[in-house]
Amino acid sequence: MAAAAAASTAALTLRGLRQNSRSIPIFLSPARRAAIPTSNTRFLSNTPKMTTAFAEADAKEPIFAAGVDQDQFLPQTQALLEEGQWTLDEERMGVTKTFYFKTYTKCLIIGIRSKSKNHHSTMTIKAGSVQVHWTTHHPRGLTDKDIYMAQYCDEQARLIGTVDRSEANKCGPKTKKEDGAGTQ
Ligand SMILES: C[C@H](O)[C@H](O)[C@H]1CNC2=NC(N)=NC(=O)C2=N1
Repeated sequence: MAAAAAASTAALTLRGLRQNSRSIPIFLSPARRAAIPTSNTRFLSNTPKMTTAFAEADAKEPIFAAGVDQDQFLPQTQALLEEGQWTLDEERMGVTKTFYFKTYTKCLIIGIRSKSKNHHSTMTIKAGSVQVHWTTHHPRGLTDKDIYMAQYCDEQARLIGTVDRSEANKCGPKTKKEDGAGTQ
């Protein structure tokens, strides 16, 4: 009797898996869950198609450092990546973004303000842009500090006033148009 009940539960679970991708158990990462077709196709994780889809999904997942609460920080990381124009670095252990400003001083201010948090980004500061990269070396991977600092940079950049890339400060002599001399 117990065996029959177990078999029936297993069959029900399987049917649920096949009918609705949202019922896929929690051991699948969000990216893998998203890779499963929502149509009523049979879900078989070991088919070549799904193996490829899972590999592609994994390639977009951030890699967190040991000890990071992923339930808390994955949604925040995804918000940075999907809405905040941050991108994952090649190793998927850091996030990068370029901010554009009208002046070189404004680019420098981003660097100085983020220094105050005792976490240090790699920055490439140019005449009208600053490229910021946050990652954690010990423990290796993405941590709450990186996420917090990326959010902090967004906030500071907004306060300082970013511009479109086309309007950013440029090196070298100004064109007539930029000088206003060419306008009628
Ligand atoms: C001792 C000191 O707190 C550590 O070396 C901090 C300093 N700033 C840091 N900055 C970054 N980006 N990653 C780190 O792992 C790191 N570690």
